[in-house]
Amino acid sequence: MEITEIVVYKLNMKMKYPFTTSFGTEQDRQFLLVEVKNKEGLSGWGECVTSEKPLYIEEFTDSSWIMLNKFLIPQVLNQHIEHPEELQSLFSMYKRNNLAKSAIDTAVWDLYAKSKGIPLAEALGGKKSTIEVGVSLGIEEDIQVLLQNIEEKTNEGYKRIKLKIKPEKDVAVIEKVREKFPTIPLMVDANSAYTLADVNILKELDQFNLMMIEQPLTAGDLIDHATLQKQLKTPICLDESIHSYEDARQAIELGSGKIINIKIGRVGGLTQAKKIHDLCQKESIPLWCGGMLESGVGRAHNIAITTLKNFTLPGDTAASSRYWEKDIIEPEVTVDNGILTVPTDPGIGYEVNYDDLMKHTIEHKTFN
Ligand SMILES: O=C(O)CCC(=O)C1=CC=C[C@@H](O)[C@@H]1C(=O)O
Ligand SMILES: [Mg+2]
Repeated sequence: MEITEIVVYKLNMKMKYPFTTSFGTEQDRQFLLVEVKNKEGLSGWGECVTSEKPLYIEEFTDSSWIMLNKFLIPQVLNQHIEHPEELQSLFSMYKRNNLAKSAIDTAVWDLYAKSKGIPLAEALGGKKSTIEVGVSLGIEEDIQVLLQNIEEKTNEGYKRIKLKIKPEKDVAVIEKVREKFPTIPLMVDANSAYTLADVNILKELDQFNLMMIEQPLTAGDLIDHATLQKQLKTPICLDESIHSYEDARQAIELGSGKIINIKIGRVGGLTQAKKIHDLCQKESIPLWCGGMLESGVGRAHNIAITTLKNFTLPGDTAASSRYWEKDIIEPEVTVDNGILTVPTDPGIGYEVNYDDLMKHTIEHKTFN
């Protein structure tokens, strides 16, 4: 593959509903798309799943724009690349900036699969033709609104409900949820809002038969999570602590958690995601694919990676309509009773609608 042109698009897309976590509320998604083109006129697409502010992770949309423009794009433009795995060595001298790296990595994987005429899932080694999907619900001021949201999503058939928690919006909230929904598959995500000083609160969550508690402690931490896991019955799932294969290896060795949420962006792309998948499969650590409130492009990559065998738990890859009035891909991602059918067209299997893309694009830059 010879990459002859790269276009970076900066988009602003308003979600249908605000989404509140322990670190803030988001409704206007500002993120980047990367389009890589080859001589034959094929386009591969990737999403840089940043936000306007560095609240979830240290990267943000403008920092990734610079990273891509100044450092990453020059490494791949007009290069001959046989296989997307070659990007690992092209990018390795630059530290972290995984969301920016992932935007190109995923676009090159899409282009690679399209140039071979096969679905991306197949190029990655995935075998599933359908995947199970859960949904992530934000913190609500009014418990009645939260209960209604859960009821709606449960009726739609989503295979598990994830609730965001933060100090003072935790035990009492989950108690009310369990009163009304005693048996639904339920988990919580704290987005790093607690410390070991809160161990008693976190232990109280053990009574609710939760599938897991996601990232209770500081982003990047492995040691305190290992201490906490020893005191909890509920499995800990790591999100903001896993940025690489090495993080995953150390987390498993330390016993920092029993489950890992893989986000393609956070680990720097599909090649790394696959490597972590293989390690976790060997070590019997179940996985699921986390979401970053993606547009259809990022969602399509999440679907493809979830077809790998050890993604055994429902992921956050909900339908386009959960987030957007109208997505930028065709067809939109649909979920039927919690089941998503993996597309079979080459590459990501969805077409980007240029008119819709340009409606949300506030800036774009072409490199050739
Ligand atoms: O539906 C989705 O895309 C998942 C949303 C979600 O839970 C998250 C999105 C972005 C940052 C975090 O708040 C977060 C998460 O921690 O998993
Ligand atoms: Mg999370």
